[in-house]
Order: sequence, then C-alpha cells, then structure tokens
Amino acid sequence: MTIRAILTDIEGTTSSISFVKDVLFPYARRALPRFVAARGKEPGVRKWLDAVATENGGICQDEVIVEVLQGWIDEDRKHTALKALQGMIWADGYRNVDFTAHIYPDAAKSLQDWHAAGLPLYVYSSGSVPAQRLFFGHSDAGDLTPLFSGWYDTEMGGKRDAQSYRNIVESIGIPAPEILFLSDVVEELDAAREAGLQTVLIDRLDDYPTPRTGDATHGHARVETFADVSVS
Ligand SMILES: CSCCC(=O)C(=O)COP(=O)(O)O
Ligand SMILES: [Mg+2]
Repeated sequence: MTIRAILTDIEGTTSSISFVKDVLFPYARRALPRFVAARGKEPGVRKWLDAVATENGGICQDEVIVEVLQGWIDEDRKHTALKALQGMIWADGYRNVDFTAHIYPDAAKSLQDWHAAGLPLYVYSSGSVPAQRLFFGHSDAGDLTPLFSGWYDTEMGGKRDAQSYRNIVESIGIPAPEILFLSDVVEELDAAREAGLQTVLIDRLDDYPTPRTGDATHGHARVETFADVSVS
C-alpha cells in the first residue's frame, strides 16, 4: 500500500530517551517550584494546577501540587496537565539556550527528504503540542518545524488507545492504511495498527541495547534507523 503521510513519535523514535530523561525532565523538576510561584495565577497555568489538585482530592496548597507533579515526573507519567506545564517550563530553557533538543541525524535527514518529496509529516507525542513545536524548533539540526503539517498530543487520547489514532486519521484526512506510524513502543504501534495504520518499530540500539526481535516486535516491521524506513 502506498504511503501518503507519516506520523511520528518523538522520544525514542526521532530523539533519544536519555535527552528527555536526563535533560528535559530534571530541568522541569528543578524549575517547577519557582514557575508555579511566579505564574501559578495565570489562567493558562492555573487550569492545569487545578486539574492536578482535583485529581488528588482537592489539594489547596501549591507546594503540595508541585510535589505531586515532581512525583509524576519521577514516574514518567504521561499526564496531559503535567505535559502542558512541562512545555511552558521548557520554553524558558530553549529561549535561554540552556539546551537544544536531541534529534538523531538519520531522523533529521529522512524527515527533510520526505518533506522535500512532498510527503506530509505529522507528530504524535505525549509531549504537549507547544512542547513539540519548541522541541523541533530548537533541535540539534536547527528549526525543523516547517517540515510538519500537523501536531497531535494526548488531547487526542492516550497513545496506547486505538481511538486516538482514529481521531488523528480523521483530522489528517488521509485513509488510515495510507498513513505510516513510527514509534519505539510496540503498544503504541499495536493501537495504531488496530486503527488501520501501517506501522514500523524504530528500535534504536542507543535507547534499547537489546534488539527487540521475534515476538517482542508484535509482528511490526522493525528498523534501527530512519534510513531503513521504506516509504515507496
Ligand atoms: C516533545 S516533549 C518531550 C518529550 C516528552 O515529554 C514525552 O513525554 C515524550 O513522549 P513520546 O510520546 O514522544 O514518546
Ligand atoms: Mg516514544
């Protein structure tokens, strides 16, 4: 089947897990108390803090909300409120050039080649859409945001839920069998396949030192870099 669009995950797929875990998450964890104290009253921030408070029995003190959020960072919770707040915090880091976002060179090259060939590219990540734009806007390969036609986060639903991919397919407007989804997580690929998308497991040896072969691939095509993703 022809591929007419590509949907890609970020962490573990275009970019290393260690950048997210060792740079982005600790930055957000450290900055959270000051960020909440400085901006906690802004409606766009308050709404997410209140969502966390409600989910935790109606906590009143911001200091406790911060502790809950820091616990979620430690657990790598993919919670929409946490992801939205992290995105706002990382904006400062990118602006101050405290870091640039890691992107595997093969991913940057293939994304550029596919875009040049006229293939629409989309992102689906647990990171919030603003965080995704910052990420690709300040990548090691420069500003890659012009390559993308659309951005999706967990406001479309969880990444292991087939309905999320149906929602994205409807938004993209291309039939599911003509969209290729790339991810490092087989459960995400399972959900995308259930929704009718084509799938490829990106199995990066830097992130997953033991190659996932046989049953561990759940029958998804497997490659180790974007250079081996076939789109024709
Ligand atoms: C683009 S924001 C940084 C990554 C992040 O917070 C995250 O949760 C990434 O999850 P993914 O769905 O891209 O594996
Ligand atoms: Mg991932």
